[in-house]
Amino acid sequence: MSGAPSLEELKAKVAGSSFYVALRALPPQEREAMFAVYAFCRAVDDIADDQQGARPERAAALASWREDIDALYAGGDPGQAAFLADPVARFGLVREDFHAVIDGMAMDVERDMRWPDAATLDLYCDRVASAVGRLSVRVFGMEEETGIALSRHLGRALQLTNILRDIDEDAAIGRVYLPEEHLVGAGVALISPAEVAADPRVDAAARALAKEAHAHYRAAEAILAARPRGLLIAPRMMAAVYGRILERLEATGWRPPRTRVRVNKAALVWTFMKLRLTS
Ligand SMILES: CC(C)=CCC/C(C)=C/CC/C(C)=C/COP(=O)(O)OP(=O)(O)O
Repeated sequence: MSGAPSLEELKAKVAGSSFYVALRALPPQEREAMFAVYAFCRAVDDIADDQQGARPERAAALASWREDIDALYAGGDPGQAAFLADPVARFGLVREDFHAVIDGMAMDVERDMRWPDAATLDLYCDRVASAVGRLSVRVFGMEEETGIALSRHLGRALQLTNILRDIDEDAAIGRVYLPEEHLVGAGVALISPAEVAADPRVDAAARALAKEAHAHYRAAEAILAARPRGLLIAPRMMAAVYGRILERLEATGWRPPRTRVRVNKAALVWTFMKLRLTS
């Protein structure tokens, strides 16, 4: 493993994310807090995805993050989590949400995820995405219950979209996040990640998962449409950007060979300006 990245390096990665435009729209303190939350996610995600590191080493790196988070909440030396002290204090971020994100990354470290059952995939999405949402909605100043409900749906919608976008990248590193039930239902033989990705019937499995993602987008949009308290432009932007990716994926389909779907910068800026006027 190449050693822990600096906060500057992590922040540079934030700038490369499709969520950057959404986060830039926030007022300074909220923006800084979200950059810190995102930098944390990036750091643990990099450990989960590190293809060079041995599994025990990567598990130890995640454990050291868990210890630093615990030290931060216990008033001890937070080590590499020091940059989270300010957002945690200012916005009342919850320790269990950080733990959940680390637990989700640990699922990728224990073994490569291969056609998890639906319940395992749902738990994974709750940890790696909805828990990030739960941290975020506190920064956005949303009321707790509504914030948790929004995180549940928007987190899952975004993560499922991400899974549907990255089938080939994931298969190349031995992972398949499409759930067993949909793959079996589509008649895909569960032999190896490469063989699953190369099977044209993966299209039907992906479409079934896309349907679930749509249901989560709809539920998230219904919550946002009720205009709850909070800085809503960020989640609206995230839903708009990733919702668009999902639509484009559905339009091209998942039969191999697949081409990578991207959102172009102009479309991002345009969506952002429209939301600025209506949020
Ligand atoms: C309530 C609320 C705010 C919920 C949302 C929570 C949230 C931001 C979840 C992250 C999910 C996700 C697919 C991240 C990919 O990030 P990436 O940087 O790898 O994305 P990219 O590859 O598209 O740039």
